[in-house]
Amino acid sequence: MIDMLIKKIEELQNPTVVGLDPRLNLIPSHIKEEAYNLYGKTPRAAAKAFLQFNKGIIDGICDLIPAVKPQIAMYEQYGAEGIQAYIDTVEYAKGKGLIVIGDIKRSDIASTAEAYADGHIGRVKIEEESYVVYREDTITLNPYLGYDSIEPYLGHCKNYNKGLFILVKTSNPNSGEIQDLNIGGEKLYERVGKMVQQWGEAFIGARGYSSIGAVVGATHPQQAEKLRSIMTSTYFLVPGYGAQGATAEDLKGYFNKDGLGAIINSSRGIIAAYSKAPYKSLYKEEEFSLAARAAVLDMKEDLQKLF
Ligand SMILES: O=c1ccn([C@@H]2O[C@H](COP(=O)(O)O)[C@@H](O)[C@H]2O)c(=O)[nH]1
Repeated sequence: MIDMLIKKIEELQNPTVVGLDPRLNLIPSHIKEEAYNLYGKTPRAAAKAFLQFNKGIIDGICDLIPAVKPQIAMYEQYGAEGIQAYIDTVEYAKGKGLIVIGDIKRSDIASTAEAYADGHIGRVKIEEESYVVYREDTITLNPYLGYDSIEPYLGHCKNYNKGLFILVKTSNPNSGEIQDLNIGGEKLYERVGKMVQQWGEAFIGARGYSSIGAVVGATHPQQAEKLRSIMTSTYFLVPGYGAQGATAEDLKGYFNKDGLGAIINSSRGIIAAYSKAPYKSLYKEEEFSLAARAAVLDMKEDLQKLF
C-alpha cells in the first residue's frame, strides 16, 4: 500500500490529502434543496446530499491529489443511509484512482478488532461465501488498548495490501493531557511512536517506508520533530493544516530528507472553500467543485515551499 501511495505522491508532486467530512452546514443549498424535495428533511436526504457533494468534490480534485480521507463520523451519525453514503464515497473515490484513507479510529479487544478488520480492510465470511464491504485502502486506529488490539489488522495488511495510520500525537488542543505525560523519562507519545515504528518494521516496502503509518497532528511541530527522529520509516498522516490553524511553516519537521514521510490532510479548508475567502468572491455556491480545486492548487503551492 505504501509504495502505491508514494508513487502517486511523486507523480503528482503533491502530498495533500483531502478530507471528505461533509456536514449539512457545508453543503451548498442547491444540493440540500434537491435532496429535501426528494426525501424530506430526513437522514436519507442528508446521506444523498453528502454523496452528491462528495462526487462533485472528487471530480474537481481527483487528478491533483493522491488520496482522500472520508471521516466516518460524519456519515455514521445518519445511520444506515449515512453508512451507505460512506461506502459509496469510498467506491467512487477508488473508481477515480484515489487512495482512500478511512478515518475510522477504531480500538477494541482482539476478538472485536477482528470484526472491524474483516469489515474494513479484509473480507467478511458468511458460511462459504466471502465479501468485501468497506474497501478502504488504509484506516486509522487508536493504539491505546495495546498490541493485541492492533494485531488483527496486521494480517489483512499483508494479505490484502492494506495499511494503517495509528494515532500517536493527535492535533487537538488537549492531546497533551494524556499523550505528553512523562513515563519513565520519556513522553507517552514517544513510547507509542517507538511501538508503532516497531510494529511497522515487517511492512516496509520498496521505498523504505512502512504500510503501518502514524497520525501526527500538524499543530504540534516540536513533538513531530522528535517523532520524525524516532520513526524513520513510518509515514505520517498529518491533520490540522488549514481549519485547525497549522500552516506550511509548521510542517518542515514532519518530512524526511528525501522529501517523503508525510501526507498533509485538509478537510474543511478544501471542501468548504467555496464559502470562505478568497474563493467565496471568485466562485458561486454551485461552483463548489471548482473552488475546492483552486484550494487544492493553493495548498500544493504552499507545501512546495518546504522542498
Ligand atoms: O489528530 C487528529 C486525528 C484526526 N483528525 C481528523 O482530521 C480531520 C481534520 O479536519 P479539518 O477540517 O481539516 O480540521 C477530521 O476528520 C478530524 O477528525 C484530526 O483533525 N486530528
